[in-house]
Amino acid sequence: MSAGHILTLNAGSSSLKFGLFSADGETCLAHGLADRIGRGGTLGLHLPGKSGPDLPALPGAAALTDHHATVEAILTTLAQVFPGLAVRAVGHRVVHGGPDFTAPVVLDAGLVARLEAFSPFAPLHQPHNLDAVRAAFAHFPAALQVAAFDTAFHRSQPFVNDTYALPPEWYARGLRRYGFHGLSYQFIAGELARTAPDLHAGRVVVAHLGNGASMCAMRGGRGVASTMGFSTLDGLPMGTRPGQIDPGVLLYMLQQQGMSVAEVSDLLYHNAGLRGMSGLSNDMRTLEAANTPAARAAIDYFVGRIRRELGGLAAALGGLDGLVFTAGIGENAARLRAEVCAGMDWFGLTLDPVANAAHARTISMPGARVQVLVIPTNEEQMIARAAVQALAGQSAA
Ligand SMILES: Nc1ncnc2c1ncn2[C@@H]1O[C@H](COP(=O)(O)OP(=O)(O)O)[C@@H](O)[C@H]1O
Ligand SMILES: CC(=O)OP(=O)(O)O
Ligand SMILES: [Mg+2]
Repeated sequence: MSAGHILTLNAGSSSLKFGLFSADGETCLAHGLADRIGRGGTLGLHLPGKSGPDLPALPGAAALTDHHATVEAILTTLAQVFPGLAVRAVGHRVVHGGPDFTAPVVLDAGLVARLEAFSPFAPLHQPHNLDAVRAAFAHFPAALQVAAFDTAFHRSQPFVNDTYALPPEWYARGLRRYGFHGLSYQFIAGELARTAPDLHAGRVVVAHLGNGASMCAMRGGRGVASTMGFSTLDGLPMGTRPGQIDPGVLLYMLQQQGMSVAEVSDLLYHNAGLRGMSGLSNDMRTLEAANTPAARAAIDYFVGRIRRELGGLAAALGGLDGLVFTAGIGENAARLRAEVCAGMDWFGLTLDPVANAAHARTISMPGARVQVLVIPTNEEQMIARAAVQALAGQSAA
């Protein structure tokens, strides 16, 4: 394996996660997160095995004015910490790949322009993902730029779980249930294959509960159905998005309440979900600590929707062998996991409260029909592997 590094960039609405990996994509040398970009946010850097005084002085909020400036700040910081930094490929999480991209691709200017067409369906992510691509092209003109898509994992779902009940021309024109968080689901599927092959072969629902949230039914490690659909709005309520909503509500807002399209869009993407219901915050930690009636109502609604979707996804699979919790809330919020599984013994779900409180890998009771697991996700690892494979493909060609 030749020397050099793989950089990963995972841009969200107001955050940018990054990772620096060895040339084979398997060893993480540094990772971090810039959050609240443009709103006085901060950059955090972790060097596995190092802490405190070993860390460099990090750029302040003034350097994180937008995603482009944030990429520059991250690259400058990494160059200080790794004087021999030699980035051979940059892997990007690109949230929307449309109907055609079922695997990672090497990017060029034409492809970036093509992917821009999907920005209206993922406005919190896609424009920032592509901004990061442009910044990386400018900074590393000789490196391969590789896109790994959130939608690709779900392209295996059967037609009934991929379509809406509209005349067929709409499906042909790309109105499909794309599903998102696919890099996370792909990572979890890989972890199951490695550590629990029987479960991997069986019927599993994965609950990716982060600031964005969705659930995915998988069998044999392949996507069967997802709660997210055409855009990143559908399914579970999220930090700032409402999840499933009757389209009649939107028509009412537009036609009877005189709201503009921009106002409705702003409500749906920025001011609904946990933030909208609680009037407080999009962050589960804040809501759990506040415990106001509105914060409690937001958590109860979140839990209630997860339980309803779990039933539907289990039916889509014809039964359930495993439930996996992952992402920021799924990995850390023991009380919420307990609430999701409460009174579900009839469904084969019985949590072990001690294991759950300890965030153990298996949190179901021994012998329970449905195994319940907590598996930390790692989207960066999947992006790094995609970049390494693309590099190998280039040198073989
Ligand atoms: N200890 C914790 N307890 C409860 N919720 C947490 C905890 N840590 C993080 N979270 C939740 O996880 C979210 C971030 O999850 P993450 O998967 O990183 O989201 P995203 O990638 O969508 O930004 C936070 O907004 C917060 O709601
Ligand atoms: C698709 C999506 O909602 O992603 P995230 O959870 O990173 O916001
Ligand atoms: Mg995320």
